[in-house]
Amino acid sequence: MELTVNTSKRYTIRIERGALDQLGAYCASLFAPGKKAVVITDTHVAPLYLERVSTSLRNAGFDVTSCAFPAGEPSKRLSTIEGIYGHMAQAHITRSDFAVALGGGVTGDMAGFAAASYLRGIPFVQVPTTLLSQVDSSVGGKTGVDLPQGKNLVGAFWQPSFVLIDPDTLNTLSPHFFADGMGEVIKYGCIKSRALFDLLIETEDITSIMEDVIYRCVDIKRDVVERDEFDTGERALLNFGHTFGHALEKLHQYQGLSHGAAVGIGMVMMARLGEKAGFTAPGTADKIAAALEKYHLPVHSDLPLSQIVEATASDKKSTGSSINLVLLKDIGESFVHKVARSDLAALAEGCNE
Ligand SMILES: NC(=O)c1ccc[n+]([C@@H]2O[C@H](COP(=O)([O-])OP(=O)(O)OC[C@H]3O[C@@H](n4cnc5c(N)ncnc54)[C@H](O)[C@@H]3O)[C@@H](O)[C@H]2O)c1
Ligand SMILES: O=C(O)C(=O)C[C@@H](O)[C@H](O)[C@H](O)COP(=O)(O)O
Ligand SMILES: [Zn+2]
Repeated sequence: MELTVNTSKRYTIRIERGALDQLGAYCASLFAPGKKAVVITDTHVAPLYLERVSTSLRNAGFDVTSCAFPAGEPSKRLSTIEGIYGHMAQAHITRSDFAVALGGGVTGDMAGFAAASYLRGIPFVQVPTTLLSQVDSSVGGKTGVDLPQGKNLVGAFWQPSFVLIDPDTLNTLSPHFFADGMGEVIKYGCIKSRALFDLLIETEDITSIMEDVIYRCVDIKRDVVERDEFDTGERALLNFGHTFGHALEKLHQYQGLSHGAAVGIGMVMMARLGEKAGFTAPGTADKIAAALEKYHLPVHSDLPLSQIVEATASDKKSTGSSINLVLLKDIGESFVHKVARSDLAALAEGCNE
């Protein structure tokens, strides 16, 4: 399966089982033989897939180097980026060479940011290996790192030159991170597709329709990002659940509560807020919670609501004294609603019970 993304950079997303071994061949249609490919990965993914990817690139005539950082969200910080820059400099990477992000969303966001900023920009290719990165983070060009003060506070829009999704890589993913990716899959159903949401509820074994699920999510993201690449309007819809979700990740210091799980709790909270304010069809929050529970995700945080609301201060959907909330009318129908930041605590009252 293939999709084309028409943004400032036009690129292909290829979804193909076993395609990891074809990476070199695909890259050969984008970059000249003899160019350097720097593969950026993490310490969990390197032993699983780095050899295959490097061999494929070498067989296609590229000069391959690689670097692996310690796996996990706490690595998604500027000091890790500095290490990647150091590796690129030692390898004498130039603007006509390219980076390959091999791994999950943490790898993709950081390799993308390193590519966006090294030499003020080199091309990069996304090879996502988690469910979350295959359905969401590898597409759309948001790259960056966390700060202790908030999620993804430093970054750049930098579109990949190509995205290669090999669903077979999910066979080695832990059940925890498979569930985590389902948090974003459920998000896509909530914001744009009741049909996808119903499919997730009705399907007994989701792994049997994974390629279809990946395609549907990526197609929704492609559609939104093509209309609003730089996040000035409609793209905010992709952030459903993230206002409280990112706040929770920050409060957990990016450890112990992973992104998809945090977004899931954030979606239930925002749906309850919407129901209480009369925007969202009654029962929507319970439907989302049931979907999350089906996929072994949490639906509630024990942290005090006041702390969660306070931690939304670094949300990028804030402007001046207002914040744009992403709300649902119903499953599959989302919209943005601006409120005064000072009203958020009262609006959110009771939404995490
Ligand atoms: N840029 C975007 O649009 C966007 C969208 C959604 C999420 N994100 C970001 O993505 C990050 C989360 O991504 P993630 O959930 O992929 O986390 P991750 O990259 O940390 O991967 C999760 C874990 O799975 C391991 N792993 C990866 N692939 C594997 C495989 N095939 N087999 C076995 N283990 C494997 C990793 O080493 C890691 O331990 C967050 O930082 C989030 O903010 C970005
Ligand atoms: O691509 C987008 O736009 C999204 O909002 C997708 C989100 O799932 C993703 O977590 C993104 O990184 C959040 O972006 P941010 O701008 O809120 O940091
Ligand atoms: Zn997300």
